[in-house]
Amino acid sequence: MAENHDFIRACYGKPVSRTPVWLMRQAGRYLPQYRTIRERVAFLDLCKTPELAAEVTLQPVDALGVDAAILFSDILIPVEAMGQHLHYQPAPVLNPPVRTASDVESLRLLQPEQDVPFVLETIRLLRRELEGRVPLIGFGGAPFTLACYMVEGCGSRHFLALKSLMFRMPEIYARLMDKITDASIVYLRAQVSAGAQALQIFDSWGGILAPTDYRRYVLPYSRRLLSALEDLEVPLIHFVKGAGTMLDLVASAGGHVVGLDWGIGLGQAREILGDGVAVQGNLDPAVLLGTQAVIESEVRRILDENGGRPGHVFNLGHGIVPEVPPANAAFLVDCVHRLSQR
Ligand SMILES: Cc1c2[nH]c(c1CCC(=O)O)Cc1[nH]c(c(CCC(=O)O)c1C)Cc1[nH]c(c(CCC(=O)O)c1C)Cc1[nH]c(c(C)c1CCC(=O)O)C2
Repeated sequence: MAENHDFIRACYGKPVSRTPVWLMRQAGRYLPQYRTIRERVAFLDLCKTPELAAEVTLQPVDALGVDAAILFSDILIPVEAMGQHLHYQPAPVLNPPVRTASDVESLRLLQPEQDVPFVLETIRLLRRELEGRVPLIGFGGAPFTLACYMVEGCGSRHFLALKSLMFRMPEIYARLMDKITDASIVYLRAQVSAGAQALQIFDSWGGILAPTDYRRYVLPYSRRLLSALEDLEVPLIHFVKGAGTMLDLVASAGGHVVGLDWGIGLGQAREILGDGVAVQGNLDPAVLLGTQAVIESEVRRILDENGGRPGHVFNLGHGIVPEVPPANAAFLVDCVHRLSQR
């Protein structure tokens, strides 16, 4: 039963035998076994081949001993199914960018079984292969982060195309966000039907807005998404990168766990959030480039900041970077387990 795993218990604020840990982007280029597969398969093909996607999902579970597996895919996979052409170089590029009312109208609503069967098949395969070893996390981008990529057509420093749409043509922006939210609801519900045992919403760019703009242009959609998933009876993790000054708003969107980056101390975040919600985080991924002594003392500091309260899932504050030695990632997982043993 998934409910007995420390990861699921921690998400719900229940007592655990030791602090569970997984790492955002735990499957990826820092692992030589991932690079071996990528030498012969393009990233998108990897995402679309269930046997291979399942294999790379399991690599960090085997190599690091993390307490959860996360589906190997990308937040932009459903966007391709909505009608934008997607490729990676390796940063994602979406064509043509969404800029006008008619661009928004021509986006299709997602039909997961038909449009992204490979995602659902990967989840089914993983549940069989995991045999209950650790829970499987499904995920999606938050509506705002997806809109950032869809409107810019690629990553960006300031996301000015997105912000000009938002501030000049708010009705078109709202229509786009509504369509993305609708697609995300059916997409994430389909992941749980296929067997995902927790969901994480990635709002990688939510922190580029002023809190008042976040409240107005992002929060209503994230809230609608999270509340449409509430009846699924799986933990919902809401990670907004750069949200340190507006964690109260992030928590008000709903969900069981607030993901934290390293821009705020975990203790300070818990002061703001209170006991009603669990937290996930929040080691700076760059610490994994440091010595093992530094890694250990940072783990100790974060566990101390949490102060033994239930409802903490240890994680990085953002994705692991390709330069990290795998031995350091394994050492991190071991430290969290060893230092938090109850
Ligand atoms: C913004 C975003 C994306 N994708 C994702 C986010 C949100 C998290 C975050 O902020 O980092 C989420 C994501 N992307 C990937 C996963 C897999 C699951 C996991 O291990 O966490 C997850 C959860 C695989 C991936 N997604 C991507 C890779 C690298 C592809 C490769 O092998 O070349 C992987 C393993 C490509 C990708 N995909 C994306 C970018 C910006 C890039 C290029 C940057 C980079 O190279 O890291 C979009």
